[in-house]
Order: sequence, then structure tokens, then C-alpha cells
Amino acid sequence: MSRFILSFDQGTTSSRAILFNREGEIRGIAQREFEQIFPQPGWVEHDAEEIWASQSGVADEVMSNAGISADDIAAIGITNQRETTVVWDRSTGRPIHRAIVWQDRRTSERIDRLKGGEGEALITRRTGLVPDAYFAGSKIEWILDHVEGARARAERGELAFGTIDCWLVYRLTGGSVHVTDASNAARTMLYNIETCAWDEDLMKVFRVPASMLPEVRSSSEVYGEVSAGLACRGVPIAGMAGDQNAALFGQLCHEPGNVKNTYGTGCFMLMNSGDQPRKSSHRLLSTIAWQFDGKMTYALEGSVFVGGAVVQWLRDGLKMIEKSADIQGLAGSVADSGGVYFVPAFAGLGAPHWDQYARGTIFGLTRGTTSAHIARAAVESMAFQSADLLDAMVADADAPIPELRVDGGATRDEILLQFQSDVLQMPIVRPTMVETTALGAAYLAGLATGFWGSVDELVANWKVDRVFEPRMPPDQVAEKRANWNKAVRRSLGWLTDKDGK
Ligand SMILES: Nc1ncnc2c1ncn2[C@@H]1O[C@H](COP(=O)(O)OP(=O)(O)O)[C@@H](O)[C@H]1O
Ligand SMILES: O=P(O)(O)OC[C@H](O)CO
Repeated sequence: MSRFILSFDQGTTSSRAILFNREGEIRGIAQREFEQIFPQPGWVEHDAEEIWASQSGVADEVMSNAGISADDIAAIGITNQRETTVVWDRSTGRPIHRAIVWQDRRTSERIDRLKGGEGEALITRRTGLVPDAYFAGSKIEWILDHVEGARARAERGELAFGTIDCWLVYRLTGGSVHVTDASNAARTMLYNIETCAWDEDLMKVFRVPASMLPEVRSSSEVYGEVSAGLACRGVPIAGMAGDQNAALFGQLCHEPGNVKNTYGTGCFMLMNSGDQPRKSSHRLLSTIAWQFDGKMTYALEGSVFVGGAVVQWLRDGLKMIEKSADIQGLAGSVADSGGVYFVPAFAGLGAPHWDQYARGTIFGLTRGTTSAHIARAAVESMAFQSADLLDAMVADADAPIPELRVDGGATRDEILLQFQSDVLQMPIVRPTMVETTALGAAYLAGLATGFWGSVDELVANWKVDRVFEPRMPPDQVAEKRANWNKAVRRSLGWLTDKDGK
């Protein structure tokens, strides 16, 4: 009998392949970072071929390291950075442009032209999203408008669009399967989350021909088998969900009102909102969590564009630290940020501000400020941004939120989690397994193929590693959050604010 589920976790900065056993424990992991391409300020691209090469490479590597064959794997689950857009030629299977990454801001002005008009009303009403360059719709339009001949080829049905899940399945199946799942479709700005179908009016708004779009399937079913020449050849691909959605599933937030926050490149807080889309009055997104067992589950989501990426920027941009993990030592060498507030609006600000033109700022610098204070302020920025999301979520929810489950690469940082608990004045629960994104995809695949019998069977797999309880006095929290709000206000509209000119 097959002993493992193989998860592909294709994130913004790296591709990972993880083997899970029946207890939801990791039995092998392989990971490769890939290139981040910044062709102009505010633009972010990936090479979709490199994504494929790194993801298929780690899949082979994890199996060879574990000394196992395809027979040992019951199914493959895929989870992915969402919104990142690939357009490829159906005849060659080659991308016609580099993938435009979710953080990319090149279509901000295009989105501005929709605001206040019928397009904006359509988007919010039908997709649950807010108009923003973050989502795939305007990225597809940009590629069709900027690659020579692309629009005509798309009209002739020669081009295909997919988010990364779809691109990987296409490649894994030798180009024979062009599908996505409902959670990824919901991030395109082209998918109606109430009727659960591609929306023709929105396709007209973004001038995207229907022939380019993948078939939308549930998040847990067999989509096809691996036919590419990989060690996992012949294994069914049976689970698929956007990474933040998979993390909600993997954290077993299956009851309405359950909330998790993932601290990866960005920070993404999702609350299970039940079997109907729930409108936010506080500028959160209303989105599809997953489609499972014949039922759609919805979520309220707050998206922060720069979370752990601020640590990478200190490492790669400023060379302040050598490895991401060094942040803890540097930030921990001071008791607080010394009055420094860092708003990492490198790609504008997401929820709840949705300002495409905000840019990064550091306030409160004095002659006494050291790199340690800046590092600490950077860590704190993840917690402040996440606290703004939780406040919006509490305001939208009918019931109090008793605890926050956390996961993602940056949750190794205990200074971050303690500060998160302080500023939220609530318990922060870190499970033993912080690879919940990959675990969620494994669950979706394993439940589709009988590896696990039901969600109830998974409950025993979720264990607490540590609970962080608030230690900071409320008046100190209030002062810090007021200063943070002041810093955010000053970062808003940086690119468009003509004051002083
Ligand atoms: N020890 C650490 N402390 C703080 N941040 C960290 C640490 N280790 C990794 N990170 C940050 O976490 C992010 C990677 O997390 P991960 O969940 O792998 O992200 P993604 O799926 O977006 O690629 C990076 O942005 C990195 O800077
Ligand atoms: O790659 P991550 O984990 O930062 O996730 C990216 C999100 O899916 C973007 O919406």
C-alpha cells in the first residue's frame, strides 16, 4: 500500500516538495529558491520554465533522498502562490512572457480607470475582490496587449492562461490537462463566486477570450496522472488549492469563525466564513476557501503584500543580515524598536488600505538608531500589519475571535509571535507543523483518493507547539499602535501625492 502523499508547494520564493505520511508528519523535504526578477520599479516577474524546473527537480530529489518509487505515493497535492499569471502557447507549451507575479504593480493605472465606475461595482459584487493590480485579470490583459501578436493568437484559441497550479498540472500531464481549482479561479477577478462560473462581463472588462481559461474543478479530486518523465510518473494529481487556502485547510480551520495567519513572503489572514460568500464592510476580500466534497467553503481574507519579504530585503537589499534566521539575533539584541516604525509598502499596501501608490517608509530615526532597531521595526511591521487585518476581521465577524493559529516561514521567529500576541492582546497558537500549506494540499489529495477517510481522521494530526500569551500592558500597546497608524498614514499615496511640488 502507498505510504505517502507528495505535496508540491510552489511559493513566491521557492519550490518545495514534501512527503507526508498518514499521521501528517514530514518524511522528506526538498526545496529550491528561484530567481526574483525586478525589470522596473514595482514590477516582479518569475521565469515559468524555472518554476517548472525547480518544482519538478525537487519532486525527483525528495523521492530519491527517501529512496522511494511512484508506487509508494498515493497521490500528489499542489498548492501555489496565487494570482501569478502565466500565458503560454498551446502548440509548444512554452510561455509567451515571463510570469507576472502577484506583487507586480504594472497595471495599477489600468485598475484606477475602473474605479468608481461600473467595472468596480461588477468586480466587488461578483468576485468578492477589490479592484487591484494584485489579481490576475489585468495581468493577462497586459500580456495580451504587450506581446506582439498575442491578442490575435488568443482570439484564435492558440494561447492558454493559468495560475501556477494550472501551469504545473499542464506540464505534469504533458500538456493534456488544462484545469484550475475554484480557490485559484477566485483570484483572477474573472470568476463569479456566487454562480461559480467564469463571468462573461468581467471577461469583456479585461478583454480575455474564454478559450484561454482553464476548466474550474473542485480542490479535491483526480485531475489526471503524471505523464512527464519524473520519478512520480503515473501518480494521480488529486488535490489543488491556493497556498493560503491550503494553509487554512491544513490548520483544520473547518468551522466558520476559525482564523489562521500565514507569515510567508506576504502575510495572509483567512477566516472560514461558511458555505455562503460573506461581504466585508472593512475592506477585506470575500473569496473561495476551497471546494470539497461537493460543497463550496468561503473565506474572508486580509492580504498583506510584504511580510517575511521585509526580512529578505534586509538580507539581500541592505545586506544587514546574512541569512533570514539572523534577524532574530539582531532584532533580539535590543529591547524595542527605539521609536522606529517601518512601513514596508514596497508594493503598495493591501488590506485594509488597498493603496497601490503607498511606498515603503521608515519613521522615527534618531542619532541613536542602530541596525538592530531597524531590524526590530521590520519584524514588528509584520505584526502591526497582521493586527490591522485581525481588527477588520473582528469588526466583520459576528462573534469574538478567541485565538489565532499561525504558520509559514517567519513563524520561526519568536520575537515576532510574542509581539503579535502583545499587539493583539490575544493568544497566538503555533502548531508543531508549520508547513501547513503543503499539509493542506496533501490532505486535499489524500481525501480524494481514500488515503484518509474523512476530515475527522485528521484532527489528531494537529498539535500545539507553543502558545504565545500577551505580556505588554494595554496602554503601551495603544501607544505603539497609534504610532504605527501615523506611520501608515504618511506612507499612503506616496507616488501620487503632489504636495511640495
Ligand atoms: N527565522 C526567520 N525569521 C523571520 N523571517 C523568516 C525566518 N526564516 C524565513 N523567514 C522569512 O519567511 C519567508 C519565507 O517563508 P515561506 O513560508 O517559505 O514563504 P513563501 O511560501 O512565500 O516562499 C521569507 O520571506 C523569509 O524572509
Ligand atoms: O508565496 P506566499 O506563501 O507568500 O503566498 C503568496 C500568496 O498566495 C499571494 O496571494
